[in-house]
Amino acid sequence: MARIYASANAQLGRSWYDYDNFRIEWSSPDRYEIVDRVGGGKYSEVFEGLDTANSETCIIKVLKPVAAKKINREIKILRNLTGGPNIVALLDVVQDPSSRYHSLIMEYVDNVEWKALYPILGEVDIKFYTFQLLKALDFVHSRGIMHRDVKPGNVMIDHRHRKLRVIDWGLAEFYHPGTGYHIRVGSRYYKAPELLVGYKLYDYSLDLWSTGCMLASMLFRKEHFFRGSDNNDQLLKIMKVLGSDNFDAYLKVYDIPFETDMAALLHSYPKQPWTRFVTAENQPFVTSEALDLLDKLLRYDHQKRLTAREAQAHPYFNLVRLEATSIKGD
Ligand SMILES: CN1CCn2c1nc1c(Br)c(Br)c(Br)c(Br)c12
Ligand code: NA
Repeated sequence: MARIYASANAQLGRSWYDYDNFRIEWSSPDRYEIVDRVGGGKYSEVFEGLDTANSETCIIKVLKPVAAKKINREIKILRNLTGGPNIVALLDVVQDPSSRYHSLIMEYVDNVEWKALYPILGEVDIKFYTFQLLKALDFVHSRGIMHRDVKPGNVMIDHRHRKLRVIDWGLAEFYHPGTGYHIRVGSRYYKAPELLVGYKLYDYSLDLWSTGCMLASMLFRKEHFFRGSDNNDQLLKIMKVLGSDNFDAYLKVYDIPFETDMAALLHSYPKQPWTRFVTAENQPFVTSEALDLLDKLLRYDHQKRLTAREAQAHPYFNLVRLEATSIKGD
């Protein structure tokens, strides 16, 4: 059971979380022009577009037919969240009458690719962007929704305007206490331990593990902090840092049966001190407060991880919390 916001959906009511009986009015795609392909994946092709009605740049996310069932959920969630802090805005939903393709028209972000961004972030940048991500996650969790795929590729950052937007709500779900969820979610390097051991009764705290992985990446200047070659190796990479004793304790608390044919996972590993990852290069901004926050996010036990609200109150953010609250709006 989530420590916070467990009853959010019960309080918000069925019209908030029921995405099955939900009729969508599709607009015509005519006012939008595709400019350039910017990416894509299993469920969609993503384009930079032009809204000819206002000459604004936008993002056109063309959903593949395979995503048909999930369209309702993504649109419902985006509509519930649009307007929230640092949440990408859903501007329109269109369907092409001939091709039958559905597309989401989203707010454009002049995103700087993670590969180029993470090595140039200074101490204040890391604090600022992590704080903005936590602000978005606390908002989303308070509305009964878990993102389930937090990773650099889903956190758009326009560094020039210091603008952060969380995108891609295609894997997001409504949290209901006692519900078992799919564990094949997220992206490997950012998958929380509960997913890797097959524990289905997870909650919002899934997103805080992923946030911890992003913070570690920025602090230690490593593109992906836990970089496993498959799900087993992913767990091994985590175990070699957090240690085996805490892993065994975690399995016990939740009575998680864990079998593996990977011998290395049965070895015993000591917990590494976070200072082990400090180098001459990252040393200027890896402060003891940063490591304290990181230690409180990267916990096996999801109930022991800080919530997004608690993390925002950590002293590590003292410098940016005041600024963030004083500048109203975005
Ligand atoms: C793969 N790429 C690169 C930039 N970019 C990509 N997908 C995006 C999505 Br979905 C949205 Br919504 C926004 Br906004 C941006 Br920007 C996006
Ligand atoms: Na999106």
